[in-house]
Amino acid sequence: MGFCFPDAPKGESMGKTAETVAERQKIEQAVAAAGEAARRVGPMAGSITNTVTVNFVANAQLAVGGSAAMVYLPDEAEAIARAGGATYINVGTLLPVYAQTVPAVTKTLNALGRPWVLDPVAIGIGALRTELLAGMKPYKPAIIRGNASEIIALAGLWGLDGGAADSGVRGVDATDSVQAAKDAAVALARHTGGAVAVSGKTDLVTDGRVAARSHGGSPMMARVTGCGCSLGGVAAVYAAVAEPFAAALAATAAYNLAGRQAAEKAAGSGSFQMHFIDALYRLTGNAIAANPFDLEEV
Ligand SMILES: Nc1ncnc2c1ncn2[C@@H]1O[C@H](COP(=O)(O)OP(=O)(O)OP(=O)(O)O)[C@@H](O)[C@H]1O
Ligand SMILES: Cc1ncsc1CCO
Ligand SMILES: [Mg+2]
Repeated sequence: MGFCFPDAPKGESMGKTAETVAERQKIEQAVAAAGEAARRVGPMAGSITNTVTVNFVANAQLAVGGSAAMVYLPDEAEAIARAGGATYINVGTLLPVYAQTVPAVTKTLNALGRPWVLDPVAIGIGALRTELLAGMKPYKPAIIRGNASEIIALAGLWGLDGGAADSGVRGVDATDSVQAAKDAAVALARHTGGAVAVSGKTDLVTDGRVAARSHGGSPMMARVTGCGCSLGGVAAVYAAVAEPFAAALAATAAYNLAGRQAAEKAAGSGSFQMHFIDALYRLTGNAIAANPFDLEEV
C-alpha cells in the first residue's frame, strides 16, 4: 500500500507537512499515469551515457515500455535529441568527443524546451567532467538524478545552497547519506524548476516544494553496477510522458519495488540483475504508485 503517514500532527511538529490526502492522491495518480503512458506511447529517450552500464540502461528503458538509442557523436546526439521525447546524459566515462557533444546537445535541448535527465557521475574527478557539468547550469535539466555525494557536489559546483566542493564523491560511489543531500537537492530543483532524485537506502525526490521519500529496493542494488545509471535512463522515458516530479518519483518507486521483488528471488548479484529486469518488465502503473513513500513540504 502506498500510504505512510508520519506520526506527527499534520502541518505542525513534523515541520511543514504536505501529507494531505488530496496532495498524495494527486501524486499517486500522476505516478501511475506516467507508468501507464510509457507502455502505451513507447517514447524514445536517447542517451549519451557511460560505456560501463550502457546495455543495462537500454534494457531497463525497454523493460518499462520505452525505446532506447545510444550515441556519442555531436551530430547524432542532436538528431536523437530532436527525435526523442527526452534525453539522458550521464557523464560516467568521458571521451574527448564529449567536449563537443555535450554542450551542443544540452543547448539544443534547452532551446527546444525538451526534457533531459542528468546523472553527474563521479563529479569532480577531472577537468573535462568539471567543465562540462559547470557549463550545464543554464540549460536546466528537467531531472537531476544522482547519489547523495554527487548531488551535494553538483550544488557546490553550481554555487547553490547545500552544496560542497568537498562532498564524499569517491569515484562513482556515494559516501554521504541521502538526508545530508536534502538541502542540495532542494536548491538544485529550485534552480532548474524541475525535479531532483537522490538515490540510496531510502531515496529522496523533490521539486523544490515537496520531498517524497521512497522506500524499498535492496542492498544488492549497490552491488550491481548501473542500478543508478539505468534509473536515470528510465526517468528519461517517464519524463517524455510526464512532468519531471512525477517522472522522477515513478522511476524511483519502480526501482524500489522491482529491487525488492528481485531480491526475493536472486541467489546473488548476478541473478539479481536478471530478476530485476524481469520485475521492471512486469510492473503496472498502479503498482508503481502504490510503492510506499512519505511526503513533506520543504
Ligand atoms: N542499501 C540500499 N537499500 C535499498 N536500495 C538501495 C540501496 N542502495 C542503493 N539502492 C537503490 O539502488 C538504486 C541505485 O542507487 P545508488 O545510490 O546505488 O546509485 P549509484 O551510486 O548512482 O549507482 P551506479 O552509479 O552504479 O549506477 C536506487 O534505486 C536505490 O534506491
Ligand atoms: C563503474 C563506473 N565507472 C564509470 S561509470 C560507472 C558506472 C556506475 O556509475
Ligand atoms: Mg551513479
